[in-house]
Amino acid sequence: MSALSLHGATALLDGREVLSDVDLSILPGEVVALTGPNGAGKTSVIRALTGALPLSKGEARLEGRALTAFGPRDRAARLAWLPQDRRIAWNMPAVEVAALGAPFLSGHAARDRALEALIEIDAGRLAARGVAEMSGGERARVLFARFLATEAPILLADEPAAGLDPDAQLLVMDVLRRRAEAGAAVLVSLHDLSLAARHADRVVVMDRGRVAADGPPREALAPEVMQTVFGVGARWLETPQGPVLNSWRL
Ligand SMILES: Nc1ncnc2c1ncn2[C@@H]1O[C@H](COP(=O)(O)OP(=O)(O)OP(=O)(O)O)[C@@H](O)[C@H]1O
Repeated sequence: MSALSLHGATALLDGREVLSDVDLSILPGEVVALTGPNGAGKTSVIRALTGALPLSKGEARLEGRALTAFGPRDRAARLAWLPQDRRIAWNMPAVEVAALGAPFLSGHAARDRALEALIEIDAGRLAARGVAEMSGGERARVLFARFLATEAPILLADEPAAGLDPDAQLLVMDVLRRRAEAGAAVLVSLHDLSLAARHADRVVVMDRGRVAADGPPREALAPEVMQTVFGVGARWLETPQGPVLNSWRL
């Protein structure tokens, strides 16, 4: 059964349809990459899946039941959401920020879990540093650690690799894969299509609020889709580490 899904989801923002009849599901144990051009609706899909974006038609379902039937605490225990926005309002030490991901634990246990999550994303050395005094990429790692500290069975990450160095981008994908292997359902929005093709089991391509493709990476990101949806010429090159996208402007 799907961990989380959208069924005919349609949503309006400022009177404009930003999602149109979207069907999408994430199964426990799989990593699904969500991609598409700027403004295509990736963040809107993620917000609809959390319940933050109300639907005008269709339904979001959590473990097969209407998402709206779950209270905020039950949703929070099942779903973790890493938003695209990386602002942090207070200058707290990184470990305290990451511990906010585990609000149901006691302070001590939450900090232990936060430290583990910081170490998992190779940011243990930042634990005592104030988040306002960090680089953008360092702060992104702290927020990713907060997201991991939830240990939620459903993980929704909105562009977790943006602004990270190449090693950290690969590490983020490895960590998400480990969580999926442990049974989590993972949805991750990505602009780096080589990263998506190599690390996702399935890719969902959004285009102007609709699902343009949904399938194994090489099918969903076939050259015809790249041309129609992204407006670029594309060819996949095979390497020992997996496919790499070669793209050009048309
Ligand atoms: N608060 C808002 N009010 C009105 N329209 C919005 C709002 N937020 C987003 N939109 C519009 O909704 C559409 C989908 O935006 P969304 O953020 O879901 O796209 P995205 O695929 O995540 O884009 P990006 O790759 O640029 O992050 C866009 O046309 C955008 O202009």
